Amino acid sequence: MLKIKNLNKYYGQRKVLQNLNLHINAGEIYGLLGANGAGKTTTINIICNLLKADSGNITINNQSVSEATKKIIGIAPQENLLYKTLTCEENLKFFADIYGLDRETRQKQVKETLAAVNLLDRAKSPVETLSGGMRRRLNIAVALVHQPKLVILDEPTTGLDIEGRYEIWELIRQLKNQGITVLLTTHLLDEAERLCQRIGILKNGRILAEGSLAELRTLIPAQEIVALQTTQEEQAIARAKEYGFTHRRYGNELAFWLPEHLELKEIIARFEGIAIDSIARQPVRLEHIYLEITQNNS
Ligand SMILES: Nc1ncnc2c1ncn2[C@@H]1O[C@H](COP(=O)(O)OP(=O)(O)OP(=O)(O)O)[C@@H](O)[C@H]1O
Repeated sequence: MLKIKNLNKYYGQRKVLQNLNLHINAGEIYGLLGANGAGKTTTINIICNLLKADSGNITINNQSVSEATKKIIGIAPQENLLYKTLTCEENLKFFADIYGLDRETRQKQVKETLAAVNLLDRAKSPVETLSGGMRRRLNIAVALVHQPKLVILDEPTTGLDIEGRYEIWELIRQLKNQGITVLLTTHLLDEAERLCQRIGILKNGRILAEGSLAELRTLIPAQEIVALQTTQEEQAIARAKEYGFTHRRYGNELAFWLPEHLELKEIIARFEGIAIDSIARQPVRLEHIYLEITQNNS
């Protein structure tokens, strides 16, 4: 659906995209992960033909990026793109006009899109009377009103409470069920883990790793991770080394990578003689993979 090859972009002397490569399959939710300043918005703006790359190639459904491909893309930017004094319906009509929808299609699409984002009962409400979560859903509706094949959601849940996030996640899943391809940027690793079929990890304008969660998991040689709380950390680390367990700190939590599955009592036996306050096993999560990849590649 979307293929990016060797994309480079400079702002002045500064190279912000460096031979960036990624591909998104039709019908999948692809998560583009990266810290602030990694180059996510720059990449999106180039995909949407709002910004020119210095070199490289992008195709969308085998067509080079152009004014024509703009029509098959819908974008919901980080900052809501809404007119606060206009109603939900008026906002959508305005954007439907920009996309050149005829009157009949416009009427149908405005109604159906409001229903899709669960705002039909607020059609006549001005945006300024909506909650943050509703505004965010309306912002996504703007991206959907012209029935795009690829929807780009730039940090769609940032700043929302947990219920607002759940509503947006449900909406994103519905888009996938309708066969729409979704490019999602996020800082939230649990969001990517729950929603995305494939993930790209971006740092300093380069994709460091790309694949499904199962594929990315193979980048860490661990079957599971054990977090340990102990007052005898040095002894625990030395003991773990004897058993071939790599140690890491996640925040201030001490953790060990287990190269093979072990029963809890077997793990506890490995640390015999060391005072353990608590021990918790967890699967290898995207958070662990992300930290490993981004911290080892500067
Ligand atoms: N118009 C511009 N002129 C100069 N530098 C820019 C411009 N826009 C972005 N940059 C720089 O390019 C780099 C990539 O920015 P970009 O906005 O693409 O990152 P991002 O991953 O989207 O970050 P965030 O998550 O904070 O939105 C950053 O270092 C940023 O400061």
